[in-house]
Amino acid sequence: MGDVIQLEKLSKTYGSRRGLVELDLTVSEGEVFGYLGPNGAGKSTTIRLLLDLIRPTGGRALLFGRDPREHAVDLHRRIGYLAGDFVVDPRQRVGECLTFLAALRGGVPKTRIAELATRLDLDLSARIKTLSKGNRQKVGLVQAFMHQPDLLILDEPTSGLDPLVQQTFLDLVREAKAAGQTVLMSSHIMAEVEAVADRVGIIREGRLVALDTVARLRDHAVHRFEITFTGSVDHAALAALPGISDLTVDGSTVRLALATGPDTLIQVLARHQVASLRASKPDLEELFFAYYQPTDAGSRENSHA
Ligand SMILES: Nc1ncnc2c1ncn2[C@@H]1O[C@H](COP(=O)(O)OP(=O)(O)OP(=O)(O)O)[C@@H](O)[C@H]1O
Repeated sequence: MGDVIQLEKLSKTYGSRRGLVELDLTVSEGEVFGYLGPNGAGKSTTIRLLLDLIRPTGGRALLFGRDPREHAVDLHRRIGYLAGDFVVDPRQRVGECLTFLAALRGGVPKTRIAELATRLDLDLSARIKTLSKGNRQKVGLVQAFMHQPDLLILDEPTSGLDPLVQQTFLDLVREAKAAGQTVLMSSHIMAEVEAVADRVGIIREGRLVALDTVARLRDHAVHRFEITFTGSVDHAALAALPGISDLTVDGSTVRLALATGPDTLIQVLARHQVASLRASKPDLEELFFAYYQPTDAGSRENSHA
């Protein structure tokens, strides 16, 4: 399968401010890619560069192997885009607005718009200016998904949505993937990215600091265990486990965290009498918080800003 998105040393500075620093990234056809990072990391900058809404100061971005500037009209037809700050004419009714946008995308069956609106619980007859933030976001989602584009670029798509609608959104992404569409979505929420993404990239201070499949990231995430022993415990053997942290002993119960997966722990436990063992789901949030910590360079940069 080909690459739908190719970023090569893509860079953007805003005056003296860092936006994006030499980003190399590819997203393949049919892939759901989760793009995570703290506020100001460079997620929206990447997306705007991809859509040629802003111009790079270095490197290049290709969509479907083509330059987004030269082929803007053709490419935009193949893309569904939800901006982080999605804005439309507030005087229009939702249905009118979506019909207008559908015409710009070469026409969309009315039933498709109605189906998406029903699933997202969006009133097509309401005036946009009367909508809450969450309901406006639903308009943004419908216009991005309605023409079943080859590529969906979604900048914080669940911002303002209640948990039920967030689930509907995740279903839409799964359906898009099943139909062979490619999705790039930025988010602050690990759980939603984990639920649908094949791969995750984490950006911090304009640089990609992690890029892997969700499955492999999970292998490297912290695993927490609670073990209750019936006999004596070799505490030294537990304390010597590679990647161990947060070891606590409470009578015959030991709690610990491992950054390496359970294998070495199981080998030690095999030499003990174990009454019970509880393992919690690997916590990706914890892993991500570690990536989110600003570096010294970042702190310096921020203090200059
Ligand atoms: N128009 C602009 N002028 C100056 N600096 C900008 C501009 N747009 C973005 N920046 C800076 O570029 C950096 C990256 O911003 P960007 O909006 O891409 O981050 P983000 O990851 O999308 O953040 P958020 O999660 O808060 O939306 C930030 O330091 C930001 O202040």
